[in-house]
Amino acid sequence: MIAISNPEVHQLLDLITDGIAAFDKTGALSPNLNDTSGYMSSDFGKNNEQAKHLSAVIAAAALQLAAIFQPPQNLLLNLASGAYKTAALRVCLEGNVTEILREAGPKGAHVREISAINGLDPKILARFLRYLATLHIYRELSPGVFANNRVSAVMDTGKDVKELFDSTDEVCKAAMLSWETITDPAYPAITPLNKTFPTSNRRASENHELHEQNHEEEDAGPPDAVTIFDLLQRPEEAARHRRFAVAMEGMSGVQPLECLSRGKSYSFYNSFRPRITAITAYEWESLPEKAVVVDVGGGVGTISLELTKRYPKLNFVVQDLSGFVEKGSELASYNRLAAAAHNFFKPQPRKDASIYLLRHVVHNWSDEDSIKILTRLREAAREDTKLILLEIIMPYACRTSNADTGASLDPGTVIPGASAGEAPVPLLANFGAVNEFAYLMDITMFALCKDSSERTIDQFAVLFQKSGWKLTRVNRLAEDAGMWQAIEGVPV
Ligand SMILES: C[S@@+](CC[C@H](N)C(=O)[O-])C[C@H]1O[C@@H](n2cnc3c(N)ncnc32)[C@H](O)[C@@H]1O
Repeated sequence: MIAISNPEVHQLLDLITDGIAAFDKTGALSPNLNDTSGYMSSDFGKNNEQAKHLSAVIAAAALQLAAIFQPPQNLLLNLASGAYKTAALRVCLEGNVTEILREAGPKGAHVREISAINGLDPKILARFLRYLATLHIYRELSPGVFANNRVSAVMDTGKDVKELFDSTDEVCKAAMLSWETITDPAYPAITPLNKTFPTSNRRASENHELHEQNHEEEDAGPPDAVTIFDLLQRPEEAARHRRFAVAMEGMSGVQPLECLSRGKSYSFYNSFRPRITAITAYEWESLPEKAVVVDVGGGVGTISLELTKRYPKLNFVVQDLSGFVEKGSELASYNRLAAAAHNFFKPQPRKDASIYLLRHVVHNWSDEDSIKILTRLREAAREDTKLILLEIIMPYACRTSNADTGASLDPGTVIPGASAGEAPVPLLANFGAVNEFAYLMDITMFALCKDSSERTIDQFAVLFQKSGWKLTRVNRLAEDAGMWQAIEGVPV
């Protein structure tokens, strides 16, 4: 009997074959797993829109093929064992394996040599390394001899992402208690984070005091429902606090810079590939000299630092809780960059802002709290002030016929840039696991912050409307449904 093959398999195969042929014609460097020259070796993704689109299609098709051909029980088992992957990564990170292998160079190092440096048991280290090599993180060159590859090189401490991975500590521990949290009668007043770092050994009044730093109202939540920011402010959590701040900086390594600025400062890209500059957050050069950009909840000022270097005629103010602002010591060396302690639930003191910029801020908060934060900004805004949120816009896993355009409040309106490009059939509309990052971040928000989430464009439109702003456009990073987009609004 001749088996009739699934037509979807051939469509996927065509997407891969045609995609690779087209990719080769883009002039982009073909990615190579054995290349350890740096975690941004996926430069094709940053600088060449077409190559980036094709690589997403190829990867999504390959992952979908794997999902078709793998026995479903294996696929499920691999998924269910995600914690082991995290554990193996952490062992290698804490054991500085990537750095040791960097020193060893392309010939690699035997696990005994690695263990002689980091003091770990070579037998268990070899098992973790082999597991990761099987997932294309590190390579086993000959029995027991390992070398870095393009993926393991990302963990090099020379890059901020090392701290980024480190911060999975509290997120992963918390996420493991998702089930216990959602079945707890106290849910949704508590988060997995609260279960992981119990507050019962603290006096309730002490907890409440911490909570009050973030909230004005007495009834903002039970004392136990501390947020990650309350936790980080505790003196005994100073190490976590420092790590979190560096992790936020590391996010800039992950987030392509094109998200930040439009136009002429990218002279290299502009001269060769003018279309790239459509990928932007705002036309910063259109602002008048000395215009004020307030970076609300700006952490250690990562974004403002980048912007101030490119746009020295603008004034930047980084606002955050006092513990954070103090950590941004580099801020002091720039004349037009000021740091100020400010609780964004309190009235906004800067009423002279051209732009209120909030990167990865509202995703930490419930709708109710986000509306409070944005309302404080609306109260202080001038008529011409713009609000820019840099946030993930959650894609659906299904096709939406471009319905999710932010028009739910005002049928017939289409917000420019609101709709993400969908992947070609038969791929999942959201490019499947290629955009897994968005969903990881969403679950991270669930684990760490009470009632918070990443949001769809329609949910953003509602937040804007309820706080006196109108969502006017999205400066979208083309094809990149899983990354942060610039969501812009004006006062109404
Ligand atoms: C996810 S971090 C983002 C930091 C920064 N915007 C960035 O992108 O690097 C959220 C920030 O909100 C700050 N934050 C939390 N509660 C705050 C409050 N009530 N007032 C001001 N900032 C606050 C935190 O300290 C933290 O720096």
